[in-house]
Amino acid sequence: MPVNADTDVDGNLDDVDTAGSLPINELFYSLQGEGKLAGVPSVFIRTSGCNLRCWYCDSYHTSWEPTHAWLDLESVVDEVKDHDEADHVVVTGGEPLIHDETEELLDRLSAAGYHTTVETNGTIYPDASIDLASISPKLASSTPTPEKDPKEDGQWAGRHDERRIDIDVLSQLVEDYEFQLKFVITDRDDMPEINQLVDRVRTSTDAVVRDSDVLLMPEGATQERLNETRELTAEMALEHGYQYTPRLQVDLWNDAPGT
Ligand SMILES: C[S@@+](CC[C@H](N)C(=O)[O-])C[C@H]1O[C@@H](n2cnc3c(N)ncnc32)[C@H](O)[C@@H]1O
Ligand SMILES: Nc1nc2[nH]cc(C(=O)O)c2c(=O)[nH]1
Ligand code: SF4
Ligand SMILES: [Mg+2]
Repeated sequence: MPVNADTDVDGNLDDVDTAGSLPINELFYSLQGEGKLAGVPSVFIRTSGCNLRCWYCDSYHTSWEPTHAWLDLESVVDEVKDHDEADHVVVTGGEPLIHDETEELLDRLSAAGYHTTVETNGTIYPDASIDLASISPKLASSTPTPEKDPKEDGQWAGRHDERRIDIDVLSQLVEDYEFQLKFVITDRDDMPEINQLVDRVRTSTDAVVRDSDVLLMPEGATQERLNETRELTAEMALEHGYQYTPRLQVDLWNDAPGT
C-alpha cells in the first residue's frame, strides 16, 4: 500500500484528529532482509517522520520529505491480517518510536499472536510488546554534512549529531528486550566508534552483549552501491568477530518500492 499524500508529518491540521492513528508511509509483505531474522516472511509497517536525518536514508519519504496517510490502528492491524501467510511483523519508519501510538500498535499485534520486530535508531525508549528490538545506532559517518546532505544545505547536521546517540536509552533497550545492534558501514573508519559504543553499552548494563549481537551491514540502497561496500563490511566483521548482515531485499529487488 504505497501512500503519496503530501501532508507534513508534523502537520496535525486543526481539523484532523490524529489520536489513535499513525502516519503510514507504506505497508507491504516481503522477506525480512536484514539481521538475525533475515529471510523470514514478514509484514512491514512503515511509519513516517524521523527525529534524525541520515544522509544515506533509504526511506527518504519518511525523513527528508515525509509522505503518509493517517490510518487508525484497527485499520493497520486489519491490513496486516490481509497477509495471512505471515506471522512476523516489522514496525519501521522513519523512526516509529517518535509516535506514542506505536506502542499500542505493537501491543495489539502481539495480542493478535504476531512476532514483533521494531526497527529503531535507539534514541527513544518504548514500553511495549517487542520480541526483537532491532537497534541501529547512528555513527558520525551518518551525519548530513553540507557535502552529503541530499538537500545540500547542511541544516540538519547539528541536530542530527546532538540526537544520534543516547547511551541510557541504548542500555535500557538492551536490558529489557531481545535485541540486535545493527551498524551501517560506509567506511573502515566506522570501526573505532562501533567498538567504543559497544564497550560503553556493555559497561552501563548488566545485560550480556555478545559479539554475535553486533551486526555490520553494508551501506547501500542499490545493488550498485552495495557492490562497493559489502566486501569491506565482510572483512571488518571477520577482523572483529562481529556478525555480517546482508541486505537481502536489495540483493533480490534492488531499490523497488514495497520490498
Ligand atoms: C530506514 S531505517 C528505519 C528505522 C530507524 N529509523 C533506523 O534508522 O533504525 C531502517 C534500517 O535501514 C537502515 N538504513 C537506512 N538507510 C540505509 C542505507 N542507505 N544503507 C544501509 N542501511 C540503511 C537503518 O540503519 C535501519 O537499520
Ligand atoms: N525486506 C526488507 N527488510 C527490511 N528490514 C528492515 C527494513 C527497514 O526498512 O526497516 C526492511 C525493508 O525495507 N525491507
Ligand atoms: S534514523 Fe532511520 S529513518 Fe531516520 S533518517 Fe536515519 S535511517 Fe532514515
Ligand atoms: Mg528498508
